[in-house]
Formats: sequence, structure tokens, C-alpha cells
Amino acid sequence: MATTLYSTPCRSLATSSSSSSSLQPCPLSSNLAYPQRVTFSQRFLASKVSLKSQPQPYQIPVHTQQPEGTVTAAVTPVENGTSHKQLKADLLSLKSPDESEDGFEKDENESSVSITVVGASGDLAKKKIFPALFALYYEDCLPKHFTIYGYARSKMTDAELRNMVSKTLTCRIDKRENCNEKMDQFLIRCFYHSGQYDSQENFAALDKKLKEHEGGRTSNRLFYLSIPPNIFIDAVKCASLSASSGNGWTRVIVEKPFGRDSESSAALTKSLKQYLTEDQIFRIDHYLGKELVENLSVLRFSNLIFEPLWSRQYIRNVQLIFSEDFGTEGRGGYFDHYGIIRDIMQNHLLQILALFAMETPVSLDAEDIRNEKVKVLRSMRPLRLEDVVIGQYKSHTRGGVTYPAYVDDKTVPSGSLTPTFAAAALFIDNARWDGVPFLMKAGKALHNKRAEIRVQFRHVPGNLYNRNFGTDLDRATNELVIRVQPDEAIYLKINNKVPGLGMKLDRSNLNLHYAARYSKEIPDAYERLLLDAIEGERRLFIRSDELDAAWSLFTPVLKELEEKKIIPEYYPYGSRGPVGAHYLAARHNVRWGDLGTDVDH
Ligand SMILES: NC(=O)C1=CN([C@@H]2O[C@H](COP(=O)(O)OP(=O)(O)OC[C@H]3O[C@@H](n4cnc5c(N)ncnc54)[C@H](OP(=O)(O)O)[C@@H]3O)[C@@H](O)[C@H]2O)C=CC1
Ligand SMILES: O=C1O[C@H](COP(=O)(O)O)[C@@H](O)[C@H](O)[C@H]1O
Repeated sequence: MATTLYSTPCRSLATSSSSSSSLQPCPLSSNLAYPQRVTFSQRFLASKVSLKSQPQPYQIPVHTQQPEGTVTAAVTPVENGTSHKQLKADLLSLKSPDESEDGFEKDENESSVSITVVGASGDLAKKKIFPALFALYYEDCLPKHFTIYGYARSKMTDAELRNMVSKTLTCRIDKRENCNEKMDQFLIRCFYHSGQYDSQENFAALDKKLKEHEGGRTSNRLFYLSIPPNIFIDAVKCASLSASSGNGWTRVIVEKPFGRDSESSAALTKSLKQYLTEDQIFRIDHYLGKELVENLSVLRFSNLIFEPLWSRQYIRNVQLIFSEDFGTEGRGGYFDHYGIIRDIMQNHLLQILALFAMETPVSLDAEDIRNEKVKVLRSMRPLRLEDVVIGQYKSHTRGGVTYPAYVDDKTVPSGSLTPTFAAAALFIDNARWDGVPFLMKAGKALHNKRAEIRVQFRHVPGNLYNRNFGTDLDRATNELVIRVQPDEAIYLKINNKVPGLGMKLDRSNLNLHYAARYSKEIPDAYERLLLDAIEGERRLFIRSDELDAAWSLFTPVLKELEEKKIIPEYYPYGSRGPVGAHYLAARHNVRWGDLGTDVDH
């Protein structure tokens, strides 16, 4: 049968154009019409052919691995009695002469990349990692020879993993043309291997499977540790000793939390370095992959109008605000061990601060940027207890609905004092930022979901129009808002004359609203970061000295909060958070910018 399959008229088919008009049926004893080269993808799809349903026409997408891309061929079981079982068996047995065992064409000169999601059965893998990988595939950003492996203890077959991935996959691509077809093509590159995280033997079995897919090509391997932190080291040890690449690169993406204070973070780094070099470790902070965070440097360093203003001379304060309109919801077990300061401030908000405040790097090279970030972090004063306010959400009934308290979460120990809200004032003791408060505010179960950077500028000295603003001169200062999410935007609040004969001023926005300006969707942060890790770009990943500096700022206050058992200020679920945050800001002569003075937002 195989010789009939690869008959000449059909061979030209798969390697030529992807237009359906060029598809020609190739006669086969079982009356199938199919393309010349039946690849692995078809064999996987053939496994779907055994659908319990009645015979019907199938569209089988064929990833030819040719530069021309993808062709689609109709495979139609017809009335001649071919059973589904036979059809499946026929398709599964097909193999092109120049295919390797996994069905991909052999090309010894090219390298392959495998991405192993360790903890593939978990929440993050389903919510973020697989969707991001699919989006990258859809956008043709993944290398030609790639394989994705899910690894976890749960028992699953490849088909079950694929099913899980396709069911949970919701991402920006969903509404795009050909999404389903691309999804099918993507899924056939996804496999599953069940194993323990501390078993070298299980990782060695994975290694064997990876080698089969690599088909003799140079193998590059990326492991994404999407597992709880207490098993990071076991998994790194086993992956590096039993499944790292022999002839290409091996990289490991490590998810936060990177420890819970300076000591545990240093211990984690030390253990990781027993098995990996710093260059192999990609510590992910997904906020660095967000579009507007990446744009911060562009805004600052490529617009003459901003950089000269970027200092204590013109900037009165900077605010970094994160809020979520939902509670810990199921992640209370993890959260209670960390709290909002470790979950959001010490990493996401501090990383943004470092990018915002760093000096101009020598170049856009990862090391140059990270050098500047470390300098800023090391110029900062460790956070003092008096400059922190903590809160915890309590139950609240609104519109007949009762929203739970943090401690109502079954995974949270009763009487927990873990903060779900915090506000803090931080200072950078260097020439550029001396005396400028950097205020952070982060909370769960608040009134909205938002992440933004607010830059409040100083008053105009001797402002000719002061009297037009009445007594509230604060309202007259300029404010630059970088809204990271949702509904990405950058807007500058300016004072403007209201058109008309009188002299009335108002506050208006010069507004760059992304949805209005750009038709392209914004990629998810995980897409950018995964692609960077595959490409070896480290700019958006955290270096170990950055991490040390970050922990040095927060460790003393975290210890004090815990040792002194400071009671958080309770705020109702869905509110704007504890009033203490306003007093803290007022002590530093700051008014939070997110309190409703924005126009059109
Ligand atoms: N979920 C999220 O939104 C975010 C998560 N993170 C981080 O990403 C990582 C993964 O998060 P998430 O997916 O939520 O984690 P999960 O709790 O869902 O764990 C992932 C997988 O790890 C295995 N696992 C869980 N607990 C244990 C255990 N005690 N011992 C051994 N294996 C275990 C399970 O797989 P199996 O039983 O099949 O082996 C599970 O499916 C964590 O480090 C987390 O802090 C970071 C940011 C956001
Ligand atoms: O790292 C984390 O981030 C999420 C918020 O991420 P976002 O991209 O949805 O803004 C947060 O919910 C979670 O607690 C934290 O661990």
C-alpha cells in the first residue's frame, strides 16, 4: 500500500502550493483521497478517525514541513465498505521514505527545539503556557522542528493531553481564521509523559522520547517549571542529569516565587546552580512581558520630550498600582504562605519600578539593561515598617450577593494575618531620584482590575493660571498614566482652555489608546517570554543579583510584619481598599491618582 501512496502525481501535490485547487485525489484501494506525504500529523489525526460516529468526510490538515506551508486534503471514506478501523490502521501505517520515526522529515543539518512543560496538569499550564505556545505556533513563531511535551505525575495519554489543551485553550487567536485547523496541527506536536518530579529514571524515559522526536538533529531543550516551588530543585536536578540536551542548549524557565525572603532565595539560587549555569536559568516575571512594560524604555529613551523630565527636578512622585477585582479563589494555600507583598510588589511592581527609574543602559543588550536595573535596586532604601500599610479583605454583601472574606477560603488557615492588600512608599537614594516617593499599591478583591504607572509632575512655578484652579493646585499638575492593563493606554493629563469666550480651564487627556490606534491584538506576556527563552534572549528575565537586591529591600519589613504579628486593616470585598493607604500617601504629600479624577477613562 505504501508504494501506491507515494506515487508521483501525488508527491508534487504536497510540496507545491497550499491552494486547495492543486489538491488531487490519489487513488487507493480503500478509496481514500489523500495527499502524497502522510506525515505524523495525519497519523495523529487518523487516530481521531476512530470516532465512534458514522463514516463521514474528513478534512485532514497535513503539515508538510515544506516551506510552502500547509496543505489540506480531503480524506473521504466512501461506500465501498472501508471500515473506520481499517481507515485508521491504513493511515497509521503510512510512512514517507524520508521521514524519521516521529513522522517529521529528517534534516540532519537543522536543530530541533523541545519545550517540556513540567507540571502540565496544573493551572498555569492550562491557563497560560499552552495557550501562549499555541499562539506562537499560530503566528509561525516556533522553530520548524519543535515538539511540546507535557510532564506531570497525573496519568494521561497523548490524546488526553491534547484534549485537555484544546478544551482549555482560550487565547487571543480564538476568533482568528483557520484557528481550528491550526489547532489540530499544533496538537499533533504535543505529547505527554507521566513521571515523578524526583525520578531520574522517569526523566530518562522522557529523554528517550525526546531523542526520537529530534531524529538526530541538534537538540535544544526548554523546560518550563510550572510546579510548586518546593519541588523545583528535584525537577531541575532530574531534568538536568537525565534529560538535558547532549549537543544543543538546555534552558529552564523557573516560575515565581523565587524564595520567600533573602535567605530562601539565596538557597534556591545556590541549589539551582548545582545543576545549571546562570545562563541556563530563565526566571520569569510575566509583568516584564506585558506590552506596555516593554514599551516603557521606548517611551523614555526614544522621545526627547520625556527623558529630560525624568528626574526629581520635574517628577513629584511615581505610583505603581495593581488591583484585582477577585480574591485568592482556590490559590489561598499558595497565597497564604506568601501574601501580596511577595506575590506582587517584590517582583512585578519592583521590576516595573527598576525599568522606570534606571539610567540609560549602554545598549539594549540584556546584560546592559540588567546592570542598570540592579544599580537602581541597590540604590533603594530597604522598606521601613512605618512606610507600609497592610490590609485583608473581609466578606461583603452587595446587591444581594455575599462575597467571601479571605479567611473563608478553605485553603486559608483561620485567623490568618496574611495581607491581601499593601501600600508602600519606597525611595531611591541616588542623584536622579533623591526624595521622590515611589508609591506602590497592590490588592486583591478590590473594586476593579487594573495595573498602571502614574507619574505626577511638579507644579508649574509661578503658574499664571493658578487662580483658575482655585485652591486645589494638585489638580493642575500634569500626570502621565501608563495603563498596563486592561485596555492598554498611555495618556497625559494636561490643562487646557475650554473653548469659548471666557477663560475657563479644564483637565484633558492627550491620549494614546491602543485599541483605537492599533488594530493588532496585544500578545499575552507569556508568548513574548516563551519566545524570548527559545531564542535565548534574557532581557526580560531576572538575573540572580537583581533578585538578591529585590529581596534585600523587602525581607526586613516582611520579617517585622510577621514577627510583630501586625494586624491588617480589614476592607470589604470589592471596595477601594484600606483607608490607611490614603494616610500613607498623604504623609508623603501624595494623592493616589486612581481616585476618579481621570477624564474619559
Ligand atoms: N496559577 C497561576 O496563575 C500562577 C502560578 N505561578 C507559579 O507557577 C507555578 C505553577 O502554578 P500552578 O499551575 O498554579 O500550580 P498547581 O498547584 O496547579 O501545580 C502544578 C502541577 O504540579 C503538581 N503538583 C501540585 N502540587 C504538588 C505537590 N505538592 N507535590 C508534587 N507535585 C505537585 C500537580 O501535577 P501532578 O499532580 O499531575 O504531578 C499540578 O498539576 C507555581 O510555582 C506558581 O507559584 C505564577 C504566577 C501565576
Ligand atoms: O503573578 C501573579 O500574577 C497574577 C496577575 O497576573 P495578570 O497578568 O493577570 O495581571 C496574580 O493574580 C497572581 O496572584 C500572581 O501570583
